[in-house]
Amino acid sequence: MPSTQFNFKERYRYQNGFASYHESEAVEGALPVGANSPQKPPLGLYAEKLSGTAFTAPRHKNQQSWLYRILPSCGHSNFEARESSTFNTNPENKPWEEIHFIPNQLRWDPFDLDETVDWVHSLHLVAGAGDPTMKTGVGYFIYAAGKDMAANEAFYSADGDFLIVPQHGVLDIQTELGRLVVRPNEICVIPRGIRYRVTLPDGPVRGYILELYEGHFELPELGPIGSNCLANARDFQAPVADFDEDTNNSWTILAKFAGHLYAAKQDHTPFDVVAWHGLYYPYKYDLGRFNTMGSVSYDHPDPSIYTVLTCQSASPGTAIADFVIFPPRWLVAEDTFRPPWYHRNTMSEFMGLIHGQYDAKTGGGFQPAGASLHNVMSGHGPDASTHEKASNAELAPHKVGEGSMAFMFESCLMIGVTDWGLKKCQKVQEDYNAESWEPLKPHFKLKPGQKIDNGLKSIANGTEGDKAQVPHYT
Ligand SMILES: O=C(O)Cc1cc(O)ccc1O
Ligand SMILES: [Fe+2]
Repeated sequence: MPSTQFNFKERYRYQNGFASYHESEAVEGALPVGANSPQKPPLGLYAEKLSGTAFTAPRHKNQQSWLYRILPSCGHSNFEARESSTFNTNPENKPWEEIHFIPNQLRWDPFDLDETVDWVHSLHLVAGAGDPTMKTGVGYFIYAAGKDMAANEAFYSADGDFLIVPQHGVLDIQTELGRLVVRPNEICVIPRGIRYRVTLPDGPVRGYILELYEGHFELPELGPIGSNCLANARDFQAPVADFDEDTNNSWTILAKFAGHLYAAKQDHTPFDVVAWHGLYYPYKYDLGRFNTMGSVSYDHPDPSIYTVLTCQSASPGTAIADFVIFPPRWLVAEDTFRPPWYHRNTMSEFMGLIHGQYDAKTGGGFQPAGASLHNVMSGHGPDASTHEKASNAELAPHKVGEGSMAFMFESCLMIGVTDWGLKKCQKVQEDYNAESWEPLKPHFKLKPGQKIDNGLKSIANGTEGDKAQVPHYT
């Protein structure tokens, strides 16, 4: 069921479809017909191409849009460094060198709201991998803001695509290609380079961001599931063209470039795109529309069945980043330990909670607005109390996650934690491991008369089988 609990009146129109070729004009006739850059575009507009992939990227990967605007985006002063302690993508020199790679399981208490800063200055890099200058890897951010961006300010990231996961409050996002309202239980993606301004119509906001330094998100393959289910393409919404005609006021363009903040001035609004067409645009999606699959017989399936969006690496089936959700769902599996199994994963798992309670962690320490990180090959699974309950539960059909939404950023990359994430935020739970798994008791018990038959013992006893393995070259 689509989310209804956030009763904010939606003001904007959208066009539906994932990876669809969209076109939109705020004034009829603003799009040229049958050409992209005629000698004189309609209505005296400038044509500007926005490339989200290399010109020569294969057709099925290629993402570009044509913008028809009052002035092109290049007319501005030089960019100058504009960093401060409130812009934290870990700005000391190279952010990606300040990252600590550690095997500990980590969990964070809820991150604080901060009413003193706007969107741009609310960005805190918690963890990540790779390097935006090499267009490799990911950055995981927490945002917490209480102020609108200044009236004549716009922001863009040259480093990657932002997948924004609101946990609290409403984001009103004016982008070059149109407007989006995004509420908790919805997500949006703002691709690299697109300029936008965030205002907060409903007070303070907080949430999570995955910045993808390489590639773009796509819908996961459905394999034997068939042609529908999980996130359906028609439920993704792109904005319609929406422009201002302001060529007199001073504007500041803020750029996140290699993890640093820069500012340039211009005397015209960046939100002057009267019409656009293409495949490169921001979009939103309501997580309440996810069509969840699950086991209707026995055993707990891999969480890949809950993937909303993925960005694949060159290795088949292996993601730079998967965005996975744990929506309310029925568990009906028979003779099954129903929560996630204990496991170690070659993929890293960063989790957050939008609201409610995550069914694998009922012990209380994983809270909305908090987070956890189970890195490459770091063991994890249900906490002791969840194990106890699930091993003894009556296996009637049972709905989990009612009113709840947990999510996971899963990556093939080893994830490092920033100084801010490890220390300065002061949210790391020192006793996460001790509280969750150390209370687990061994239940191992032989049945009466059962013998232990370890492999090494039989070799020592020199059994027939053992003799047969003596090499023949002696
Ligand atoms: O660790 C976690 O809580 C995430 C997770 C959920 C699941 O259902 C199976 C595997 C997995 O990693
Ligand atoms: Fe896991």
